[in-house]
Amino acid sequence: MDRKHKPSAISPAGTGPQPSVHAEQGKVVASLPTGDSVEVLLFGATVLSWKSNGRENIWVSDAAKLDGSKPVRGGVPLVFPAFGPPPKDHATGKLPQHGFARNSHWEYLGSSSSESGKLSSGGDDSVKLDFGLGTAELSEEARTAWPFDFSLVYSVTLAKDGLSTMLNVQNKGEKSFEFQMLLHTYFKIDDISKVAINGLGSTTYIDKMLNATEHQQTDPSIRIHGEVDRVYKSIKQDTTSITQDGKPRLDIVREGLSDSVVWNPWIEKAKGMGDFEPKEGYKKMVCVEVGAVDGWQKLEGGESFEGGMRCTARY
Ligand SMILES: O=P(O)(O)OC[C@H]1O[C@H](O)[C@H](O)[C@@H](O)[C@@H]1O
Repeated sequence: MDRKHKPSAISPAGTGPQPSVHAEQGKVVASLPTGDSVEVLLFGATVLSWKSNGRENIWVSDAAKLDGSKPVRGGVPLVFPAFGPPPKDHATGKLPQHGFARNSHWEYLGSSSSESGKLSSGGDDSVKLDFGLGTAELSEEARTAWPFDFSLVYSVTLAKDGLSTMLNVQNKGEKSFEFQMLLHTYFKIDDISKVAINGLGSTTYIDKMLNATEHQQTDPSIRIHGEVDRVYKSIKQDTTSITQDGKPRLDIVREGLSDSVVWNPWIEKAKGMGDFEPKEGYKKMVCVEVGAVDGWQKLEGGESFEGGMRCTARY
């Protein structure tokens, strides 16, 4: 792959404390002088941890497999090029549920930093980690099942004001292809009974718990009292926020994406997942997943697409 940055261009000499980045045992870990940090597993380019103000914002199951034997249960698995079980009559039809990105070994392309410490403008105590996946890195099985020439660059930026994760998809071939993408983020929360999700009011959603029927979100605030699996479509507001005990906890801003999935497996589904531990863990997580999953995004040869999220932890 020819996308590598110059190695570790993150510490201009003669300046104050700088972000640190190190790669170890299949992971890349970056920290800011403030102590905020992010950890990314090369398998799936899965964000495993994002800490800000001494607090973990991401939930990972105690039984999650981190050895590449299956997608990580928790963190931020990347869904591409199909969301859910792919339709059999589509070009993604032979791929596993949620596609191959979360099941593939990504390449670490390097790190970089810029001037202001803010996600919106980059910063000298912000750090961006880039990861790449292309046709050449795919397993033989995935390449046969989805025979397109593509390149993904996933950029994870840790800044004073939060974490941004952006996926760039490029069609490097001549044939067009269609895809869906989603950042399947498991946010860590204190207690699901005290959580509300705001910013999805007046939006149409598909309720996968009710035979994939279409509904309208009338209440501006969503509370979770049981298994939830909903796909909110064409959302007008850019920001979805999670509150806890009525206080802001996390803001999630969609960038170039207009759909979001809200998922909590609750008691029975958690029991049925071998890699979901502790079983009571459903009380400590909620998935709010930004993406493009309503229909398909089409890229002609040479075209590219970018989408992701900007998250801010609030206290
Ligand atoms: O078990 P997984 O393949 O990781 O999928 C976990 C969940 O992902 C999404 O949130 C889907 O909407 C759910 O239907 C699915 O159960």
